[in-house]
Amino acid sequence: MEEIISVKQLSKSYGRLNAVQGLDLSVTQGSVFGLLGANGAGKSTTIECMLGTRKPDAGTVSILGMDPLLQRKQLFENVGVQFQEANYQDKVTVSELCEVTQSLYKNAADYGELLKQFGIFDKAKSMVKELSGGQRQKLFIVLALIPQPKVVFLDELTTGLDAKARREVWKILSDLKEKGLTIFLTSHFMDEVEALCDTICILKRGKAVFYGTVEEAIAGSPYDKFEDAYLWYSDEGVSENENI
Ligand SMILES: Nc1ncnc2c1ncn2[C@@H]1O[C@H](COP(=O)(O)OP(=O)(O)OP(=O)(O)O)[C@@H](O)[C@H]1O
Repeated sequence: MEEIISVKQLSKSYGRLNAVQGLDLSVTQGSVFGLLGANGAGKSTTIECMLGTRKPDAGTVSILGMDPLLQRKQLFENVGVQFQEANYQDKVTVSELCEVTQSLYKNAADYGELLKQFGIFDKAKSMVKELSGGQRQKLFIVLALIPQPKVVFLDELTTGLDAKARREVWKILSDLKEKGLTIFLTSHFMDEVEALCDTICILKRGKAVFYGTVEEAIAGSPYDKFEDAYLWYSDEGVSENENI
């Protein structure tokens, strides 16, 4: 399988804090890669360095054979990013935001179809600020898919979505993966990771403490449930709340 994302020996510090240390990642075409870790483990810093919005102190990143710091414009024709909410003005309607996004890309998708697929077509004329948290989250995934990207970065994929919506989003992403889309995601939900990810990397204080499949993560831990194994690797502690 073709390697779509390659990260080698990536490091980034903020003053004395080593947010990411010597990280290696490799993501193949048509796979789903999950970057996991507790709050503050270094996931966002890693993604920012990968996308070229933050300059790493050391290491190299290649996405679709391009350097995000040097070939940003070309790269972003083929990369979708689910930005965090704060990046959007909320005094625009859903369709205006989609149209602006569409106008930035040569091969943009029909956003109406995407809104329908994600069940928010009836909100096209609503202000972004009037959407519920879950509807907004769906909109941000739609915006990431408008470029018809080869790779998509989804940060905290289904945070705020209800149980049914999460399943719907998983199904859409699984279908897109079957069509060859490469997906790089972060998530704090281990059921989601189990349902979607082919490969995972668990970060702890900026370092990879596990790299492999969900099955391998379970097998290498003292537990038989993935969430327990994840907590063991990330050292959040299964502790006395084990039976909850
Ligand atoms: N701009 C910054 N200046 C200083 N420290 C920062 C900055 N951004 C992040 N950090 C610190 O770097 C560490 C890694 O943060 P990062 O946001 O990458 O973690 P994360 O895994 O994405 O966390 P979360 O799950 O909470 O989003 C944290 O200790 C954080 O406080």
